Formats: sequence, structure tokens, C-alpha cells
Amino acid sequence: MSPMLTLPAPAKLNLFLHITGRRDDGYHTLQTLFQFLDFGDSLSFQLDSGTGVRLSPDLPGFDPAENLVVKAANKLRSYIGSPPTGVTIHLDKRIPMGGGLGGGSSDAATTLLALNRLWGLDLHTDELASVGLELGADVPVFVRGHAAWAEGIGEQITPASPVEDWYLVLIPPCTVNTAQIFRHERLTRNSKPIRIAPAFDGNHSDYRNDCEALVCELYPAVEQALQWLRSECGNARLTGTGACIFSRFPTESGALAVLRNRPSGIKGFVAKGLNSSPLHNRLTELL
Ligand SMILES: C[C@](O)(CO)[C@H](O)COP(=O)(O)OP(=O)(O)OC[C@H]1O[C@@H](n2ccc(N)nc2=O)[C@H](O)[C@@H]1O
Ligand SMILES: Nc1ncnc2c1ncn2[C@@H]1O[C@H](COP(=O)(O)OP(=O)(O)OP(=O)(O)O)[C@@H](O)[C@H]1O
Repeated sequence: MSPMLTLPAPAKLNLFLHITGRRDDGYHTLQTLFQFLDFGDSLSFQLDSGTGVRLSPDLPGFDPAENLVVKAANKLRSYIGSPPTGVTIHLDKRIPMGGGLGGGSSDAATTLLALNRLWGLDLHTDELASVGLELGADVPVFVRGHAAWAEGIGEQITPASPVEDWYLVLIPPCTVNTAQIFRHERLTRNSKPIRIAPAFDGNHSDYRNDCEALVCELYPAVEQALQWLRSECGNARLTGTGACIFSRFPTESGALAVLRNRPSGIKGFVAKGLNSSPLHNRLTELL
């Protein structure tokens, strides 16, 4: 048996998200600032003598073939032509699905980097990012592993260093379908492009999430949670297309105090913002 490699797949926040247009292929141009969280999934990889990709456990109500972990492994197998071995993958899922925290995209990126290492492929990060982009707009930022400004459809990435504050993340009891939000006629798509400033961290009322108004209209649970969080601490924002919302704090204890006070029926957690991905830190330690 080959040794098992266990790696993190961190969640992300969109500290803001402006939608600046829509391309002919339906994808939207946007400007966003990504930061990782010290909270996420964990994946274990073990090479085996077979040829296929096996994933456990099954996610309830979800077709395993549609899991981005399996899709990422298969995409890499076809990219390199002849996979050297089979692989068995265990996914410890903690990031809520459909929450705007990028869990599926992060799982896919961790899979690409793990198999690049285990199969001894030595593919460059640029190559892995372009393989990842075919799986989802958010995958490249997880492959590159640094907090970043993203433009284009999310694939044009510039490293950024926002303040590594603490975040309270609330998980309203609903899941939001990203494609439904992007295709909705009432989504606003006309934010004026802003200039990237290296020191900027999105912590300003001029910056917002353009999906927020529509998501609140379609998902009252998100609107209620946002209203509550704003009444408690002023700042609160949607991440991605939701459903999760977050608020930033200079200290962990400040965030935990608000978490303890949350309305019943809403889950949540407190995590630190990270500009360097724990996945990349772990891979460097293992070198
Ligand atoms: C909103 C963000 O979460 C911001 O981080 C991402 O841009 C969404 O990334 P994602 O979940 O990886 O999304 P994808 O799986 O690539 O796309 C899901 C669906 O969202 C729409 N979509 C996504 C990204 C984008 N820039 N424009 C779009 O219109 C497309 O209809 C697509 O079919
Ligand atoms: N391993 C996985 N973990 C989570 N979702 C997955 C996974 N594999 C496939 N998916 C599918 O991908 C969709 C998007 O997953 P992901 O967690 O990346 O997005 P999200 O949390 O909605 O964030 P965003 O709004 O930023 O796209 C899920 O709703 C689910 O249908």
C-alpha cells in the first residue's frame, strides 16, 4: 500500500463582488477579492494498483460522478493521457454546499495539486490552473494559493494582501443555485470597473456584492440573517452568490461573542482570513 496523503481544501470569501458585464457566451465579467479561511474540507489520497478514481463517502443525494473531486481527477487523467495508477480518495466535507464558500472548487484544486504530486507529473501551476478553469471559474485561485483580485470571469488573478481579520460566517438554512442567480433578469450587471489597488481590502461601503439584493429577494432566510448581523455589528455581506454571509472582526473573541448570540436555526462558525492557502503551506512542509 502506498502512503496516504492528507491535505486541506480551504473555504474562501468574496470580500466584495462587482458584476461589470455579461459575455456573449452567458458568463459574467466580474471584479472580486478572494481571501481564504482557516476552515475547510480535508481530503486523503492513496494510490492503488487499479486504474480508476474511487471517492468515499457518498455525499447524500448527490451523484458521485458529478463530484468535482472525481471530475478533477478524471480531467487530469485525460490531460496527461495515461494515468500512472488508480487512486482512492476520502473527502471529509465540512464546507456547506451551495454556500458561496467555494467548497467544490477548493476540493477540485486540492485534488489537482495532490495528484500532480503523487503521480510525479511536475505540471506547472499555470497548466493546473487552466485545467482547473474547465471545472469552474473559482478553481484557479485555489490552485494558485494566494489571496487575489480576480477579473475577467474570475480567471485573471492578481495576488493581493487584504488584512487577515477574523470572520463570523453565518449559514442561512437554504442553498443558492449559482447558475440561477447569474441567469436572472433582475441581476444588476453594470457596475463600473474599478482600478486594482494593492492595499485595498474591500472593507468600505462603496464596495458590495452585486448578487446580494437579488439573493435576498429570492431567499428570505438570507435577508433575515443579513438584517440580524447588520443590527449586531454594522458590517455584513454575502459571499459569492450566497447563501452564506459574513462579518469581519479584529479579534476572534469579538466574532465568537456575536456567533453565540445568533438566532436559533442559523448555523455558523468563526475563522481567520488567510492570504496564503493552508493547502500550499502543507505541500511546502511535505517537500
Ligand atoms: C460567483 C463566484 O462564486 C465568485 O467567486 C464564482 O464566479 C462562481 O464560480 P463557480 O461556482 O466555480 O461557478 P461555475 O461552476 O464556473 O459556474 C456556475 C454558473 O454560474 C454562471 N457564471 C459563473 C461565473 C461567472 N463569472 N459568470 C457566470 O455567469 C454560469 O451560468 C455558470 O454556469
Ligand atoms: N466536492 C464538492 N463539494 C461541494 N460541491 C460540489 C462538490 N462537487 C460538486 N459540487 C457541486 O458544485 C456546486 C458548487 O459548489 P461550490 O461549493 O464550489 O460552490 P458554492 O459553495 O455555491 O460557491 P460559489 O457561490 O462561490 O460558487 C455545488 O452546489 C454542488 O452542486
